[in-house]
Amino acid sequence: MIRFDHVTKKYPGTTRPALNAIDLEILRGEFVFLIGASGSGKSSCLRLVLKEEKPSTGSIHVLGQDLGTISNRKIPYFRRNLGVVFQDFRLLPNKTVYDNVAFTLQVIGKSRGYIQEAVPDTLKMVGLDGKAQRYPHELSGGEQQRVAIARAIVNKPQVLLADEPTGNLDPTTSTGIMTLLERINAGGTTVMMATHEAAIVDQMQRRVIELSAGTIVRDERHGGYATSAVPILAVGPESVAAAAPATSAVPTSTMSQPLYVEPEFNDEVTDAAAAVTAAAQAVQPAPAAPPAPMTGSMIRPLLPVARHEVPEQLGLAEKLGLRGPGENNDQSNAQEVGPTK
Ligand SMILES: Nc1ncnc2c1ncn2[C@@H]1O[C@H](COP(=O)(O)OP(=O)(O)OP(=O)(O)O)[C@@H](O)[C@H]1O
Repeated sequence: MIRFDHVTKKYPGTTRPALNAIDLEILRGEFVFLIGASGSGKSSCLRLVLKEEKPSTGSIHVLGQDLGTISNRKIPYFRRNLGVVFQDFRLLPNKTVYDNVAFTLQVIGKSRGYIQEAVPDTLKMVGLDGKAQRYPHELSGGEQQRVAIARAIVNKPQVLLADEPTGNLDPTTSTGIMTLLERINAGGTTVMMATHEAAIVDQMQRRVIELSAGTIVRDERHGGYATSAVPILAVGPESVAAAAPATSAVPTSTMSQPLYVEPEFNDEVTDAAAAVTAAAQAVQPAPAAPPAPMTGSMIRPLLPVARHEVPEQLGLAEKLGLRGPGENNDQSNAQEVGPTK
């Protein structure tokens, strides 16, 4: 699903690589936390998966595609399989909740009828069905993040990338957001989330990949938030394969039950809750992922290296994978907004 082979990322003008010879494999259906100190390389990892940055050396495969071989013209099509959520929400301030979510589908040319069905379904799933006509500044931080999540999942992505999605939220609101992400994952979507929040990682007990100064120092199947005292664990692909639920991404139309419940209703983030949600959604089991080679090691042979050019500057629609670089650029939609509270 996502594979890094000996990936090094060095930004122009820096002396030390942001990521140094990273080997990593994430299977379909996994929920993975990326943790580590500020500057350890978490966001760089996510940007590489999104092909917003290119590796200096090494190769990256996402959804079976070698990112090094995807042309700039094809990047928006590739990104349609990925949903992205950021710490600062990045909603369009002059658009309603409905229009923020519909925007994703409009840009990729979905029909009006499809949009009119998919947007309310998705808003219901994230617990915002009564707020479709509000503007971002009329919402709480948690509600704004749920709009951002609705926008990220309305196109039924196979992978959801979240860069510190709870970083601007209080603990209770964060719990609600994590419940929502957990339930999206229970529907088969692979989730990769960078976070600094120890309590969330400790509570969820999911796969934890810890970075330190651009290298992986821990990859644990059911981990908590680590300290540097935690020993390095080389997780073999066979154990990761066993952890991955054999599910496929669930079409929005079949997941119209609310995935979000206000946390004050004692909605705990638990595996049991996710299992119940998955059952309620009647997830169709997909064939299990083929077993990975039983090497038991995170280290792979060094592949031929390729030098990539500096990436182009992209607007919001382009970063979200909705539009090609420079394609049909509507400036009225280009503005982004952070938290309004
Ligand atoms: N565009 C850039 N140009 C130059 N250096 C960069 C760029 N982006 C990131 N870096 C550097 O790469 C390293 C890793 O940064 P990255 O943002 O991936 O870390 P992070 O773990 O996500 O940090 P944080 O938790 O603070 O968000 C840092 O040293 C950072 O200064």
